[in-house]
Amino acid sequence: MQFELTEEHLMIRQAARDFAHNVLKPGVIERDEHQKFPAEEIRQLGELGFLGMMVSPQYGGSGMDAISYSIVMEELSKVDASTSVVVSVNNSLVCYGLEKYGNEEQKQKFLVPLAQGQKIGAFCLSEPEAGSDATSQRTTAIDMGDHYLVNGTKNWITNGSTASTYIVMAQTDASKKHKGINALIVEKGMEGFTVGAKENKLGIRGSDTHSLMFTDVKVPKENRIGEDGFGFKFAMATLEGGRIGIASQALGIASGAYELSVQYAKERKAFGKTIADLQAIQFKLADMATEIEAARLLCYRAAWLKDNGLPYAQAASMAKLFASETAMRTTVEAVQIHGGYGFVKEYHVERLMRDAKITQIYEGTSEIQRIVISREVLR
Ligand SMILES: Cc1cc2nc3c(=O)[nH]c(=O)nc-3n(C[C@H](O)[C@H](O)[C@H](O)COP(=O)(O)OP(=O)(O)OC[C@H]3O[C@@H](n4cnc5c(N)ncnc54)[C@H](O)[C@@H]3O)c2cc1C
Repeated sequence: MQFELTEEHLMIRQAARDFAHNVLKPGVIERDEHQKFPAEEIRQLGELGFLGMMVSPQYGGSGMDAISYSIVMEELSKVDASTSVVVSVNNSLVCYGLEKYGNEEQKQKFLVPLAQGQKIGAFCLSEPEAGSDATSQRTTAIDMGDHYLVNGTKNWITNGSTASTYIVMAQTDASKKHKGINALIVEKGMEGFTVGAKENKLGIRGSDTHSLMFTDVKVPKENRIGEDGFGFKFAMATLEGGRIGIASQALGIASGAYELSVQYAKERKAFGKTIADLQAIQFKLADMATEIEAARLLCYRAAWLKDNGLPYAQAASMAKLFASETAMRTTVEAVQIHGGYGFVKEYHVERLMRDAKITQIYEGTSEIQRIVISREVLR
C-alpha cells in the first residue's frame, strides 16, 4: 500500500495551490457578494489544462489521473468553491461522459473544445419534479426520424448560461421507463432553447445556476450519446465519477476552513493567552483534522479505484457522503472558532460554511448516497 503522492501529483498540487492563492483569492468575496461568474479565472484554468484534466491528449485534454483531479479540486475549493464546481462539471460530468461514451465525431466536434477550455459544458438531468428520482423525467425527446424534438424544462443547471454544450437527458419512450431515456447534445443557439433567470443562492454564488427551457428544439440524431435508450445509464455512470469531484470539493471546503481556523486560533488572544492554548479549541481542531484526513483518504481511494479500472460506485458515494458531512461540520466549527469575526465576510469562513451546504445536496443528496452505499452493502 502506497500513501505517498508522486512527484507529478505534488507538482500539480503546487500549481493548483498557487493558482487558488494568486488568482482566485483576490476577488472571491466580491464574486460571492455580486454572484459574479469567474469568467477570466475559468479561462486561465482552461489554459492550465484543468478543464479537461482526465481527457486523453488526443482529444485536447491533459491525460492526468483521477487522483490528480481530486488534488486540484481540493486546492481550488479551499479558496473558491464557485469556481471549482465549474471545473468539476466540465471535467467529470461533461468531458468524461463524452470521452467514455461519445463516438469519434462527437469527440472531435464537442469534446476537444471543452477539454481545451475554449467552451464550457453543462449536464442537464434535474427537473422541477425530477431530482433524487431522476427516472421520472418529464422532458421529452420525440423521435422524428433524422432528429429528436425536445420539449421540457431542466432545473438548477450549473453553467446554465455560460455553457455552449449541454448534455440533456430526455424521455423518448415513457413505456420503457428509464430505459426509454436518451442523452442528447444540445448546442447553445439551437432554436427553441432558452435560458431562464439566474438562481439567487445561499452558497457557491459565483457559479451560474439556471433553469433551461426547451420548446420544439430540433436535435439531430447524430447528437445522441450511445444507443437509443442509453441516457439513464449514461447519467448514472457519469455521476459516479462526478461524486469524486464533489467529494473533493467538499474536502477542499473543509480543509480551507480548517487551515484558516488553525491560523486564527494561534493569533487570537483571550484571557491572556491565544485561543489555541484552550483545550476546547484544540479538541475542535483535532476533530477537524481527523475527519479531513479520513475524507481525503476516501477521496483518493475512490479515485484510485477509478484509475485502475475497478468498480468505484460505492467508494465514490462513501467519499461524497463523508466529505460533504465533514465540510458542513468543519465549517460550522470554523465560524465558532472565529467568534464574531467568523460571522463577517472578510474572514472567509462564513462563505465556506454557506458553500459547504450544497455538497450535501447536488450530484445525489446525502440520503441518496446512503441508498447507494446500503444497496452495495446488502447485495
Ligand atoms: C446549486 C445547484 C446546482 C445544481 N447543479 C445541477 C446540474 O448542473 N445538473 C443537474 O442535473 N442538477 C443540478 N442540481 C440539482 C441537484 O442535483 C438536485 O437538487 C438534487 O439531486 C436533489 O433533488 P431535488 O432538489 O429535487 O430534491 P428532492 O429529490 O425533492 O429531495 C428532497 C429531500 O428528500 C430527500 N429524498 C428524496 N428521495 C429520497 C429517498 N428515496 N430516500 C430518502 N430521502 C429522499 C432528499 O435527500 C432531500 O433531502 C443542482 C442543484 C443546485 C441547488
